[in-house]
Amino acid sequence: MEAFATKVASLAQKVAGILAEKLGNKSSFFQESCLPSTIYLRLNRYPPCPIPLDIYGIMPHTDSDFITILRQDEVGGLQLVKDGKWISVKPNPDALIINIGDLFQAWSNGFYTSVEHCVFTHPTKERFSAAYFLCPSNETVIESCSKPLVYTKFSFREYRQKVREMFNYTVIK
Ligand SMILES: O=C(O)CCC(=O)C(=O)O
Ligand SMILES: [Fe+2]
Repeated sequence: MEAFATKVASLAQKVAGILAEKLGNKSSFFQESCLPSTIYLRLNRYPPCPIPLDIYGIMPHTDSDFITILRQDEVGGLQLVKDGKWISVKPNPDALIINIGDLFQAWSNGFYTSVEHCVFTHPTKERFSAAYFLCPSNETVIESCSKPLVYTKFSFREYRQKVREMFNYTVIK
């Protein structure tokens, strides 16, 4: 996990920078607000599920970050919404998947869209994935980089709180 984090950290910054530049914004915002102490890493394990129905390993959701870099194994099961339709992402352990998260959608004033995705379990195989979430500190204020504003500004703490309320879970921290 540590090696994965080290490798993708600079990639995440580079991608965020390129996406910001495309908006005409050469902001050092991501370097200043997303530090090694504020990013998140998650190792996901999906046990096999032999029930003969499609069972979610992760329910449909969007990520509450700027961008997510994901590595999946060869089992498959990841789906995402493209042009209003759910499509399967071909599993390729040699490739990284980069998803836009909610914060980038707000920061870009809706220019980029946070991607809805989910994972279905496999009937016989265990699946693993590793996810790197480019997140700022809780105090960071997310303000759209262009006008007229589609979103009012908010702090990451406020946003996380809202997401927690929506999914009705608590985090011990
Ligand atoms: O396991 C995957 O491919 C996706 C994981 C995911 O969406 C997440 O951890 O937020
Ligand atoms: Fe996700």
